[in-house]
Amino acid sequence: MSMPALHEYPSRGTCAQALADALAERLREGIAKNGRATLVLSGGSSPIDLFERLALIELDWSRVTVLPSDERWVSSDHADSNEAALRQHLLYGPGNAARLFGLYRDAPTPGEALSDLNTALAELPRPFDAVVLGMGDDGHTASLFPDASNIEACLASDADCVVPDRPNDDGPARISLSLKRLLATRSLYLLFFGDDKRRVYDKACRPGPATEFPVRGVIQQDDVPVDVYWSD
Ligand SMILES: O=C1O[C@H](COP(=O)(O)O)[C@@H](O)[C@H](O)[C@H]1O
Repeated sequence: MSMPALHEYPSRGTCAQALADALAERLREGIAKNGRATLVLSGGSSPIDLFERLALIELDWSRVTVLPSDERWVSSDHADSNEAALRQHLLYGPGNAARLFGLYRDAPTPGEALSDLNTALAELPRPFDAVVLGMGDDGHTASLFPDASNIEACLASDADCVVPDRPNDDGPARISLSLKRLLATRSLYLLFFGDDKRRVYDKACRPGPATEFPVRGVIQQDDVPVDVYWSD
């Protein structure tokens, strides 16, 4: 199994710009080859600067579909919504012409929207052109959390979307693209910052179950090469 290529940068800004440039290339390649391109972007705070830098790059954004890797079950204008972050930080300037595919649906729980979402996701091109994932301090990626009671099933699922069951979490419910769907991509990037997360990443590179650090399912696989972008 080949391990990820680690790209280290002297600052978070240079790191974000390098990844934005790489993504723009992947999108241009996708558009040239297939007439359109699909980009999955992680939630959280780490990729915000990346979104803003990417939005300013000139390419044919009208041919690009963007979707979040995962979502909190809150309305799409809520401050905690990953879709809202994309709207605010990516869909402006040239990037404003992109099509946004949100994961939130007007249903009381993500479980009740799962079947509709899986149907809608099946319409998107497979593989994606690029997927950018983040990582939490607990080794979660997208909304694949080690404390989910069904993490094993989420990691093994053949469905496009999964709903983590986290009885001890008091935040909003979550929905996530499944590991299989996230790995169905031409290019895969992992972006995180800081020494604490670097230590988590180093642990996740060691042998062990993906249920312990779900990001292991991204790092230790043979489906697609991974490029890790990091700065302290
Ligand atoms: O909950 C989430 O957290 C991770 C990491 O977020 P960050 O704020 O520490 O960068 C993120 O990758 C994931 O998509 C998000 O929903």
